[in-house]
Amino acid sequence: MERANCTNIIFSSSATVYQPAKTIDDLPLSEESPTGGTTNPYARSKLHVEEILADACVANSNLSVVNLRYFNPVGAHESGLIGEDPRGIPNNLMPYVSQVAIGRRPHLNVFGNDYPTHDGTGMRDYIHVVDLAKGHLAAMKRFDTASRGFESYNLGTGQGTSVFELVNAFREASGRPIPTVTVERRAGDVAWLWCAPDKALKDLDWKATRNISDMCRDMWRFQFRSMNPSGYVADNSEEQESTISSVISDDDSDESKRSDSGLSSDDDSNAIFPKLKLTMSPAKSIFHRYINKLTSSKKHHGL
Ligand SMILES: O=c1ccn([C@@H]2O[C@H](COP(=O)(O)OP(=O)(O)O[C@H]3O[C@H](CO)[C@@H](O)[C@H](O)[C@H]3O)[C@@H](O)[C@H]2O)c(=O)[nH]1
Repeated sequence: MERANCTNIIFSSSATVYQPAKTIDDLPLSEESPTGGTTNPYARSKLHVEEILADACVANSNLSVVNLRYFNPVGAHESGLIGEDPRGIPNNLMPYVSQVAIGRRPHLNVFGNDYPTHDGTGMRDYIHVVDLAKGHLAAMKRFDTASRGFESYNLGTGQGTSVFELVNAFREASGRPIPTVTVERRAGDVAWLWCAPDKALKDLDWKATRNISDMCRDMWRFQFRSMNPSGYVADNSEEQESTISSVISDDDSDESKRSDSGLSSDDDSNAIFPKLKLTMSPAKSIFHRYINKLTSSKKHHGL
């Protein structure tokens, strides 16, 4: 980092670094809530990196780390072109529900209906992936204004949604039946998890603006209305190239849309990914173009 003269870092951390809430009184989780007591390697690795970065900031007063603790990112870009299409059986709730809605899986297994929540199912703080992306842009601006050091921020909506509530929202968004079968609790799951996102509002001027209906609508659009009705299939067709190009150039030509998707107006992306031919998936290709644009934005912020 020193050799590259890089002193600004955004770290993608996770809500799993917090100690599980024992009762509802422990919620919402603020950045001051206790961390640790992690029960899986993923959570432990996130916490370790947080600690290393915090120590590094003490050792080097030039360093600035914005540590973003994601809650449950879901959904897709509203274009329907960028989204999550896991191979095999999805582990996470939203992609599984989406595959049941499209008919790829017969039903959703609901992992436990005996949690101490209002309907017995686990509750999470789901956040739209576009809100999450915009949280990163807000975090980048902080480097221009704030003092150096290590600072953590929760990125969530502050709202808990149960499994059944999410399934109902998806039924409404898709107009499809989504059969459910209640099974045993999944090992390692906690009853509830949602945050207080106030610090991000105060310091980063950021808050999530998309609700659970928006998340389901955009996920369904990606699953059904886009070119991915039955999962991603590699295809280099010119038709797909032109669809993607038009989405990108729409973003380029529309300032309000651009700020909504967090894109910089500059485009020196070819410096990083010189030739973007569709030898990758359309969604991956469009993702790389967005990353290129973010990269050019980063340059403005000295990252
Ligand atoms: O087929 C399924 C999948 C999930 N669930 C339930 O749905 C809720 C959400 O589960 P899931 O989407 O798997 O998210 P989490 O287990 O909360 O974990 C996610 O959210 C964490 C942040 O909070 C990240 O660290 C993890 O990587 C990410 O998988 C939980 O109550 C699960 O029990 C089901 O009932 N059936």
